[in-house]
Amino acid sequence: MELRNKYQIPNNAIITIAGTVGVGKSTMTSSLANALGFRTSFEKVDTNPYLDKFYDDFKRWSFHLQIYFLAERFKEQKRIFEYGGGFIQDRSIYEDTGIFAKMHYEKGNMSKVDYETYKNLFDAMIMTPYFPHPDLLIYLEGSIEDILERIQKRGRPMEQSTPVEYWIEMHKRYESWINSFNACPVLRINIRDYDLMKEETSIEPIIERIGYFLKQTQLLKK
Ligand SMILES: Nc1ncnc2c1ncn2[C@@H]1O[C@H](COP(=O)(O)OP(=O)(O)O)[C@@H](O)[C@H]1O
Ligand SMILES: Nc1ncnc2c1ncn2[C@H]1C[C@H](O)[C@@H](COP(=O)(O)O)O1
Repeated sequence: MELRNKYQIPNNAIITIAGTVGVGKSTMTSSLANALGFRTSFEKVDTNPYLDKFYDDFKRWSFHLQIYFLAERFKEQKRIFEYGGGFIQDRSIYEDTGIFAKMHYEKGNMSKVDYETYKNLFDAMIMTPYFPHPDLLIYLEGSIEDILERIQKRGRPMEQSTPVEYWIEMHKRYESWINSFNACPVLRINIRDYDLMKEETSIEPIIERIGYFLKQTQLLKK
């Protein structure tokens, strides 16, 4: 709260944290929300009824999983909207469509008709009032070596048994996706530049950058 005032972060801001699996989104979401006195919107992994099955058989479960994630994100968007902002969101909806659904369609794990159905549903959802663009998307980036190490250390069994090529492909797709992303302002942060696990105080310089960045984007809007 104190840091929010110090760096003049609006109390209704919506900040979303993006980046590939294992890069540190959840850790960043918790630290930022804690430091700013914001609410969190997390992806629920443990209660996802499709995720294990999906990692076992992409072809069989890709469509089901995407629909499930879309429904979950929609509920979260609605919650964020009803509270009037003041949220840190762990992963953006843009990544579901721009990274995961696209990748699985292009890899042949989702049929064309399923992919079209998914996209139609997504387009219909974002036309509702519940989808204001975030004020800021923080993109966490790091080397594939560091990310693979984090995935391994975290040790979710379904991710351990997934071939390393999957994570390498996703990492590449993230890099090109963020380079053309323009739905909202983007602040890129390299994971080598902070360490929230060892040094809780490393959140302050990040909040300072967010404050500065939000001010610049507000000025540009005027
Ligand atoms: N700064 C850091 N240094 C080392 N490990 C980290 C750091 N931040 C997160 N981790 C670890 O990396 C793993 C992935 O982080 P997580 O926040 O769950 O990523 P994501 O939500 O992007 O999948 C976790 O085991 C977490 O404890
Ligand atoms: N839209 C998605 N499609 C497939 N898999 C997804 C999607 N969103 C998240 N996931 C997976 C990736 C990870 O195994 C877990 C949680 O993601 P994380 O980046 O660790 O928060 O869900």
